[in-house]
Amino acid sequence: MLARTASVDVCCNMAAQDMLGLVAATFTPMTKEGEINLSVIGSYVDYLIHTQGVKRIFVNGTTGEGISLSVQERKLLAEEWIKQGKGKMDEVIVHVGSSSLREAQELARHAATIQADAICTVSPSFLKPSSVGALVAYLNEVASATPEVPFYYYHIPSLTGLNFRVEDILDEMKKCGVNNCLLNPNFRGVKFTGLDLLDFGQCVHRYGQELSFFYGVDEQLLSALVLRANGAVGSTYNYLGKAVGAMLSDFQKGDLHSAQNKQFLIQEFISYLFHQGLGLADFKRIMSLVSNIDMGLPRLPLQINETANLASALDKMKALGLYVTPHSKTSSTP
Ligand SMILES: CC(=O)N[C@H](C=O)[C@@H](O)[C@H](O)[C@H](O)CO
Ligand SMILES: CC(=O)C(=O)O
Repeated sequence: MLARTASVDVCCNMAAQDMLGLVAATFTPMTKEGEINLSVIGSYVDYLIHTQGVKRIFVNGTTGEGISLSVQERKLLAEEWIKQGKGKMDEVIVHVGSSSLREAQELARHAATIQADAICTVSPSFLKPSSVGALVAYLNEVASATPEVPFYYYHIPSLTGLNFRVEDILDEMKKCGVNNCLLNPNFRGVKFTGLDLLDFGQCVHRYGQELSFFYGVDEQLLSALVLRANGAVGSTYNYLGKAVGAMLSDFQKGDLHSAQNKQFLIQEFISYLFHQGLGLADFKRIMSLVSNIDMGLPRLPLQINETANLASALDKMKALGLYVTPHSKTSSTP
């Protein structure tokens, strides 16, 4: 993204780019036997680009069940996404977070070898850092494994149970960094999947000149755009990329009223999913329905909601005008 080519010594003063747009947090396709299915990743990339207009991806994250996969699977997936995205995607970000520091470092080094555009990590969430200082020390160890690769912190308190304010984390990084850098020279920003827009706004206010902030709660993206988010990373951009892209473009043109109306419809859809009892495990099936690419089922411990009516979710998407027919070249028979 921001230039893997940016040299380490200039990065500290590098201004964050204004708008980097939408990043789809990809699902991990699986076979009927529950193994990772690399064979559909090529069509998946084409679908995102041609049907959803999304040219940035975040792989092996929450949506991609990265934390549940083996290191070997994560490497194979990252390689395939990068291979299929080459010359097509603007950016492939690889999530390398793990409860094992050594594994996170190994995945970071692997991402560097295969020329990922950036890496990102969540905090370990079983044995958790007990202080902001411990978290920053951990992030430092991961980031410094690959000093030449742009590095992002992934804040997702609803899943990690870690409620440190990001502003405090950045302040701590500032204390630890050398030459007025935050943490490591390759530190580029935060994927902020939290509801606290006070914290988000203050992060942008204080650090927006030097870092990029991606918002991760899709259903309230517009509020984060108002606070100058540089973009968004989310699961719904897999199948709502076009619709959310249109909202983004209204916002950028200054047509707030139209952007709000689009946000309301997107919220109506996501809220409908929640009310039907559909969660992340089921979003994978929605993606299969909408894209015509077979994503397979999630792996345990995720489990689908057997009683949910997926067809009605698709109808709802169509009724709200959010559905896009797959570009013919990208459809494959599930
Ligand atoms: C908890 C979770 O999975 N968050 C995702 C990204 O971080 C979002 O993209 C959500 O899936 C989305 O906002 C729907 O709630
Ligand atoms: C949604 C998101 O950003 C993730 O899947 O990690």
